[in-house]
Amino acid sequence: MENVANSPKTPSAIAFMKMHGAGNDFVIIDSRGRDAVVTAKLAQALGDRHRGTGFDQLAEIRDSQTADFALDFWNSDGSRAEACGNATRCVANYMMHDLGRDALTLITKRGLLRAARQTDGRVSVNMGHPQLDWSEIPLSHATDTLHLPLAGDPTAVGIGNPHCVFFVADADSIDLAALGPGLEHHPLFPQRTNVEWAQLIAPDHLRMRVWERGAGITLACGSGTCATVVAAHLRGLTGRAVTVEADGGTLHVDWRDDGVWLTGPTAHIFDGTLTPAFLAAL
Ligand SMILES: N[C@H](CCC[C@H](N)C(=O)O)C(=O)O
Repeated sequence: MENVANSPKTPSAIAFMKMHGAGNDFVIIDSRGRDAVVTAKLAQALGDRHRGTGFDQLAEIRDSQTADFALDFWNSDGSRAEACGNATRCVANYMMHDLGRDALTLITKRGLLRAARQTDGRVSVNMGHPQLDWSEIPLSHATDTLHLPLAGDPTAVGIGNPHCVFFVADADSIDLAALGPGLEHHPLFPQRTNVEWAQLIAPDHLRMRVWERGAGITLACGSGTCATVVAAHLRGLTGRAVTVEADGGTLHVDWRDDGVWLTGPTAHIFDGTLTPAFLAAL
């Protein structure tokens, strides 16, 4: 694996930003105008909440030929993620300020995404069309994704990344730490999965809690919120526009003809610099 500290092109100190969206927290590294600096090793070391900065996801901003910018995501265990709705919203807000715009496009592994700032300051991103076929999510074999062959009758939905959504009577009583790891690593999900537990409050209102692949318990998950509303609508529980109460805040999803729009708050908390000593120890 590439060693960041030994790469001649890598800066000896790396600037970063700390942001969160509904308590889903991120470290952002802006690598526009230079080579990428993030490796799995850096993500893992920095993701340590005691010896690094801690984060749910690390995102690296890259130059793009086809969109305003590109975005790559890592989980705190060092694994890559194809999509991250809340980090996308946070970075989009930063980039809209940077570029003096109120709408832009970006490229992720998910594809070309559009983001926009609302008049109330919340930031929206179109996360694209959901993946509902077992091979796209992906699952290990052909099966009905609306009713997975698992206890609790969950639904699988892809938002670029895999999600397994349970509908429960009381989301607050779910022991995330006890149930999350077994489901994340269940053989039905060859690329592991994010797991959501949703409770119906009204046809336009859900309570949702999450166990994220590669990050564990988080206070919110944007792609998970999108997957939950898609699953809830397909199962006849809600409409297509739903407010979702996560542990860390409120998000809104609107599944429109042009894709699943995710809207919510963003916050830029502080900026810092990774020291040469931290980078050399990787
Ligand atoms: N927090 C993110 C999801 C990260 C996804 C990641 N845990 C994975 O798919 O491995 C979000 O707002 O969508």
